Amino acid sequence: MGPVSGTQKSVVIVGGGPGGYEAALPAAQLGAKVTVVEREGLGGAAVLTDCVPSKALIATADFMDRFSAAERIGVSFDGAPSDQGVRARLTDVNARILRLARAQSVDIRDKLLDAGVEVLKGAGRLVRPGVVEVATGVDSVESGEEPAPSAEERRAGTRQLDADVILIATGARPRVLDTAVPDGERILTWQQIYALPELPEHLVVIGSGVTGAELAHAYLGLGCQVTLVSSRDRVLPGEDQDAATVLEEVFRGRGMQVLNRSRAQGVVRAGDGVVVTLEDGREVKASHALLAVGSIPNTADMGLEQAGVHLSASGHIEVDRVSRTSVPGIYAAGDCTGVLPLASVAAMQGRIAVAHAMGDAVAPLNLGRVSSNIFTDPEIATVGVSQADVDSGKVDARSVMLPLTGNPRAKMQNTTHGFVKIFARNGSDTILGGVVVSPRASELIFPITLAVANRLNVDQFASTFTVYPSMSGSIAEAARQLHTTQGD
Ligand SMILES: Cc1cc2nc3c(=O)[nH]c(=O)nc-3n(C[C@H](O)[C@H](O)[C@H](O)COP(=O)(O)OP(=O)(O)OC[C@H]3O[C@@H](n4cnc5c(N)ncnc54)[C@H](O)[C@@H]3O)c2cc1C
Ligand SMILES: NC(=O)c1ccc[n+]([C@@H]2O[C@H](COP(=O)([O-])OP(=O)(O)OC[C@H]3O[C@@H](n4cnc5c(N)ncnc54)[C@H](O)[C@@H]3O)[C@@H](O)[C@H]2O)c1
Repeated sequence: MGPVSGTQKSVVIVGGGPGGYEAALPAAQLGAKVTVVEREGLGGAAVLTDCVPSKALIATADFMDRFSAAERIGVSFDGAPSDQGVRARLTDVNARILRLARAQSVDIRDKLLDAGVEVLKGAGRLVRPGVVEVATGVDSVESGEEPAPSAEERRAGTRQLDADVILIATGARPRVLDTAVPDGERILTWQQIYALPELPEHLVVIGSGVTGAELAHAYLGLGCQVTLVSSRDRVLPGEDQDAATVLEEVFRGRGMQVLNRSRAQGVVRAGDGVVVTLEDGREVKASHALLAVGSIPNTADMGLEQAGVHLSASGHIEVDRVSRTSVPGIYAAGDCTGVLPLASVAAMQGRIAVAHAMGDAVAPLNLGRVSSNIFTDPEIATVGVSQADVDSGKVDARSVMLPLTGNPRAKMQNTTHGFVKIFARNGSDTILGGVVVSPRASELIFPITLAVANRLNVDQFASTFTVYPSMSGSIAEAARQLHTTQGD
């Protein structure tokens, strides 16, 4: 990269996850001198420990599920594998997952380097607005350093970077309980599970949010006995309750023990296993426990408050819809903001920050168009307004929910659980959101997302051809049922 010209802006991004690396590319494209400071590896927790590895683990579990489903559609195996039982070799499974995550991290690094972005390994903190200090250690710079670190900086193992624009995208880390300290062997966070040498015999998953539900599903599919400790009436408390009910029914049907209205008070090691104590005094004995009780933003000891950046009571960085913090020139994106902890939202916030800072055209973040998916079986995909928004009167809309049991393709594929739900605004009939509970719901949600983003009404949606037989036929059918005749 050439020297910074009088008009070339310098952008320093702290954190190389989706909130950071996805912002670096457009910043470079818009002509900025860009440095990404990352202490672990590019791709962030999303690629190295959270999103990517968990989805790869689930893909393995889903693959195994298909063997057990084979009997039900008239398929049996001569000899292996059913005679011997289908079995996951966890060390191989984990090795593949870690390889895959590392390769993706390297791809991202190469893409950034190709775009002329400087990648600096180290931990960044704000010295003051406009200056970031990086604790680098040795051999930290992966691409041409300009200017080269001073002799003093080399000695101190730090570098100071001047920046016209700073983007903080430092993500979050697993919350742990003082009474359940992870040891990486039997009491685990979701970031430690890929080092397990063998499949837990009995895994207690504590917390039934999205992380807990997905990993409970994964280990059940891999062949473990699983107990899910859920603090609320139902699993997935923050999600569509019809969808959560379906998932809990499926979990129980497959042999998972779901303990509702149960909070874990603590976990201790006991011999070759663990004992999980619930707040009401019950005890669950198991071989392993996995904590999935939420996240903590990585915002402490970074000089943020001293620089005037406002944090919320939970430690998240407060941002507006164009990712501005309370200090001009300092932006924030992703899980450290707590806006909506999804990789897709982190990336969008980062891109918006850069567009705003560089004076490019920018559309503020619109959470009403975010689609997301829970990678269980069935998957649960949602977009736009929720049933809770409608029930509370926040949004004047109506909905239709169609079970998939009537769908011909679903019958052929032996899909026994699931539904499609669509929300339409009363009066205009505009599609405002939807829920799909089915295999591959993550793919099926896209037409509804397109409708929400482009404000299509139910008639435009319903009159669009779908393939026969197809799952998407049910989505169009739900829209047809939302049709209103004049005078309705
Ligand atoms: C188990 C699990 C599964 C998930 N699955 C999905 C999914 O399927 N789809 C989805 O959209 N979302 C998923 N998410 C959420 C998604 O992972 C996060 O929303 C996403 O990682 C946020 O990206 P980020 O860039 O804000 O932070 P991160 O990905 O956490 O990256 C932040 C980076 O900043 C670095 N960093 C922190 N402090 C410093 C510092 N001082 N200096 C330098 N570097 C620093 C960290 O090392 C890290 O690499 C999942 C989350 C979990 C926990
Ligand atoms: N597929 C995906 O896109 C995906 C996957 C995982 C996470 N995420 C993102 O991360 C966000 C956070 O999800 P999460 O599940 O990690 O955290 P969460 O905060 O949503 O869920 C944690 C759950 O643990 C419960 N809990 C807390 N303490 C407990 C205790 N002592 N005993 C029993 N239960 C306890 C909480 O009540 C809560 O329901 C999601 O909303 C989503 O945005 C996305």
